[in-house]
Amino acid sequence: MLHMSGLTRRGIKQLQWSESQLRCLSHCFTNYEDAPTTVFMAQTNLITPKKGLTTQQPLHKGKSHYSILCRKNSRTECHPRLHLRNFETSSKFFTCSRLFSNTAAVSAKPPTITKKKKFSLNPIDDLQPLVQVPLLPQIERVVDPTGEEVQRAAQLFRPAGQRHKIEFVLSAPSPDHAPENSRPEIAIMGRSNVGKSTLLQCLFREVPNLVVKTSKTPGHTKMANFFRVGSAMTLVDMPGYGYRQPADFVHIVEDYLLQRKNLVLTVVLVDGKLGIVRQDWHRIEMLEHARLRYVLVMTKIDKVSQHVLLKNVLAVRQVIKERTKACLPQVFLVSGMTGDGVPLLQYFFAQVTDSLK
Ligand SMILES: Nc1nc2c(ncn2[C@@H]2O[C@H](COP(=O)(O)OP(=O)(O)OP(=O)(O)O)[C@@H](O)[C@H]2O)c(=O)[nH]1
Ligand SMILES: [Mg+2]
Repeated sequence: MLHMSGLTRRGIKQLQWSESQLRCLSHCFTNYEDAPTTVFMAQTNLITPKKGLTTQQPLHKGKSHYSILCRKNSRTECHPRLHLRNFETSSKFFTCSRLFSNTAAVSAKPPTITKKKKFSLNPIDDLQPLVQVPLLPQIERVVDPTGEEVQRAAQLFRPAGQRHKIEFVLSAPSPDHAPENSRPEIAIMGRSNVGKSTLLQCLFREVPNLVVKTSKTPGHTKMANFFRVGSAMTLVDMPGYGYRQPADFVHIVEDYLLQRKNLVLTVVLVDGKLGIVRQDWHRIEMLEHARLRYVLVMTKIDKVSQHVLLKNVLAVRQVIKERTKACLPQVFLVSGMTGDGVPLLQYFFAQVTDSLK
């Protein structure tokens, strides 16, 4: 039994076959009774097991390229890009691959585990080599700190005894229950499940015993949760809009945004994989209408390919340019999971609340 563990992501691309090759290969697999694997042939750009075809199924006409994946029977999940290392196949597969002179597809070498690249201080800079036009021209680079400034801002998100407390204040079911305070406030809003609470969790990752509750289930946060960052600022984790939004969302969130005197910024979190969606538009229009200062932050960037992210960044930039007035011209990219882009956001929050001494 040979392992396909030598396959890299590049290898997947090499495992593409034209339809005529595949028909022939399919025939080989049909007679392949002792196979310990399930064979999937999936369209190159739709490679998921659900959409995959088994050898018994007819191939789609008119689709010119397919990828061939072998999956162990016991595995229930199979995303080729993620799980390819776990696949096994027999030498017969290799015979097939040689038959179609695609030998480069399978390497007998052990896998070279490429460590996931860390994003730069501003993750948008990592997308720049993909395009020739400047993605963030100097004029739109409103937030462009030095390393030392970023360090100073990060300091704000570390508690320092009684002098600088970072803590949960309260959950407000309506704007009337919001805490009285004169600190500048930043509200974080976005679709349910987009990652608002996770982003806050990440911003406060150096605060022991501070829990920001997150969930895989959309609509988890039901009230506006206030977190105090010393005397510098208050951050507010809002309930999400869209799927399973609270019935009184407009009252909890929109009325709060419209009434709150010490609100200095609203962060609209957008999924990096989807870009701005219909539900986001309603909120953007509301913020524009009320002329409230806001910024668009794209999250979950660890989950999306660079090309999709680039496409969505370009679209968001165009929206900011052509359809907004109250939005900051600079778009931010973050991952609440890996923390990429978060130090830059910390700096921005410190700057906008005038907390950098
Ligand atoms: N990979 C990845 N997953 C994320 C990221 N941010 C959030 N998630 C996941 O997305 C899910 C939802 O995250 P939450 O932070 O609870 O989302 P929310 O916007 O607060 O959702 P509601 O409170 O329901 O409106 C969780 O399973 C998180 O682990 C991210 O940057 N990267
Ligand atoms: Mg939440």
